[in-house]
This record gives sequence, structure tokens and C-alpha cells, in this order.
Amino acid sequence: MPDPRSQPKLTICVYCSSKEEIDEAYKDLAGQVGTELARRGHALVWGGGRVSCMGAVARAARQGGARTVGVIPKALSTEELSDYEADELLVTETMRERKGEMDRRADAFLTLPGGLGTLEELLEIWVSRSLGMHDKPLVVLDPDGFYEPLRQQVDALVERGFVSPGARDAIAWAKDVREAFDVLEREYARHVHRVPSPEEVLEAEP
Ligand SMILES: CC(C)=CCNc1ncnc2c1ncn2[C@@H]1O[C@H](COP(=O)(O)O)[C@@H](O)[C@H]1O
Repeated sequence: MPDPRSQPKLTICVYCSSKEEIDEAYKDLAGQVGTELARRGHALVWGGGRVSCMGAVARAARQGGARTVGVIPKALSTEELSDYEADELLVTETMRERKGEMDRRADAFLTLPGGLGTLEELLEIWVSRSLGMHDKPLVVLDPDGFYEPLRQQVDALVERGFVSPGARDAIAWAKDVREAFDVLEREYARHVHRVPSPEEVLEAEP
């Protein structure tokens, strides 16, 4: 059990599937992520849905005592699909506004297996980090090689010069739940204690 005093308390944004049809193993994985997040004293920001992996991560996090903050666009917010048990459920006008709100509130991002929605969220936060717009930790939890084709695609883009090696390496990949949180916490500590570059210092001067 990690010593709670030595652990930074983070708000972690989790991207994951909203589809009920998927293998139950992925919903179990999302539940394990929620449980571990709570055990380590962190808070959850997620898409505010109560279906599939999205529901599983939030329920498990709450059951473990974590604060859960859902951010959902008006168009997706319905009685059956929104998680009204969330400690906070923010309903935004648009999808873009929603993502901005999730980004602002999160200290770190964890992506689980998912579909187009998850991929889009992962790519957007990955691109903005590679452009230096933020320096928050990004981890993808991939216990079974689900994302191997994506990694190969990105490797091919690096080989052909379309993606820089630095941009590729802005993501950390984890094989199990504990490793994912260990990496997020370690990267966050580095992010918080990061020494700003001389350019950043100059820019920050009035
Ligand atoms: C079944 C249904 C329409 C559920 C309600 N719909 C949703 N509610 C909230 N966030 C969503 C919803 N659909 C997609 N997302 C966003 O996209 C991701 C999941 O999309 P996907 O299932 O991987 O592609 C989630 O991380 C979530 O932030």
C-alpha cells in the first residue's frame, strides 16, 4: 500500500469505451482502474456516461471513495446514459467545450482500450502535448496489445519523417493497472518540479 502522504493527489482524466457490445474483460479493466485510482487517493474526470467502461470506471472509483467529475455535452446527456451519481456532472453546450473542460481540470490522462471517441481524445491530447501546449503526463494502458497497430502506424510515420521521435515518445505505455498509475504519478512529479527553459522564464517576465 503506497504511503498516502508521499503520493501526489491528482485529478486523472480517463478516456475509455462507451460501447456495451465489447468484451467484458475491458469493462473489468475499467473497474480495476477506478478502484486503483481511489485507492491511491486521486479524483476522476471522465466523459460522464454510465455505460460500458465509462460507467465501470466511475462506479468503482466512487465505491472506493474517489471524487468523480463527469463532463458531458448536452447532445449526449440523456436520462439513461448520463451518470447522475457523479459528485459533479457538468453539461457543456458542445463537444469541443467539453474536451476543453476535461483538459483544464485534469492533471494527467489515462487512456484505456476504446473506439473512435477514445482514439480522438487520445490523439488530441497527444498532439497538443507534442506541440508544447501542455506538459501533463499521458499514459495508455494496454494489457493485451490492443493498441499495437496504432503503435506500428506511428512508428511508420516516424520512420518517414511525418512524426518526430519526441512526439511519439510523449506517450507512456503500460501493461497493467499498477504500472499505469506508477508512471502517471512519477511523470506528474517530474512535470510539477520541471525546471522551466530560459525561453519560458523570459516569456513569463512582465
Ligand atoms: C451509448 C452512448 C451513446 C453513450 C453516451 N455517449 C457518450 N457519453 C459521454 N461520452 C462519450 C459518449 N460517447 C463517447 N464519449 C466520449 O468518447 C469516449 C468513448 O468513445 P468510444 O466508445 O471509444 O467511441 C469516452 O472517453 C467519452 O469521453
